[in-house]
Amino acid sequence: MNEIVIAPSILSLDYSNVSAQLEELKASKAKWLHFDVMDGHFVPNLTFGPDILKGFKKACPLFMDVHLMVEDPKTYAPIFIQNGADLVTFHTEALDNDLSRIQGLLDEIHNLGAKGGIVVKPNTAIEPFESVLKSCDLVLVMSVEPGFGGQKFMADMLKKVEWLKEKRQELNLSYRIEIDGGINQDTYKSALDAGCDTLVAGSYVFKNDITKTIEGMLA
Ligand SMILES: O=C(CO)[C@@H](O)[C@H](O)COP(=O)(O)O
Repeated sequence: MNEIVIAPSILSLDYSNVSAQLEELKASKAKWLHFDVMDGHFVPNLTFGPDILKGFKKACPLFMDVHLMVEDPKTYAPIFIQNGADLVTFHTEALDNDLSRIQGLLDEIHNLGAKGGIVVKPNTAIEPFESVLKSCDLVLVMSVEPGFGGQKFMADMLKKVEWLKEKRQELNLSYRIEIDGGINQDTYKSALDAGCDTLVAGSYVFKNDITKTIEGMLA
């Protein structure tokens, strides 16, 4: 069983007070940071480029979990790896759900020395990707439509988590199962019970006491 990891999503940081929050994160029980890259095309929002990742990694050297919400992950995955990504996830939909392109990008990420995994939007089934699971260090299930923090958790997505947990055992694999969107005091337990071992939490962490909120989910 994988250790439970909380990955605070920097999308919800208070950008008028970044240094103090990064110091608090460094001292907290969070071992990862979740870094949401949005290109304004794949999702209707625009966020951070590779220089920002480089700065965050320098200021707060936690494990950088980079979630690419971009139309062209093949171009951007290597760039974010060069700038500090420890793990890169990309959307299957951005590669037209094409298994050979997905496998190719997972291989490329590994060849560049990073960990890699796939992400599916709420309306994308997970079962068609069984053949690439062996090459995933992590599978990310979106429990909101990607693009914005602060949305309502879609409990139906836990069926994907349960399927991933069963497949991991059946195929004797060890990928992590991450969930992203709407994780808070009312939802994190059901995500853990379904089989998630990696919880992304944005507004819940940054709109509350950072240290205590992270500890609460790990208790
Ligand atoms: O990828 C995304 C949104 O697309 C997330 O990482 C959000 O940042 C999660 O925010 P909360 O739902 O936890 O507020």
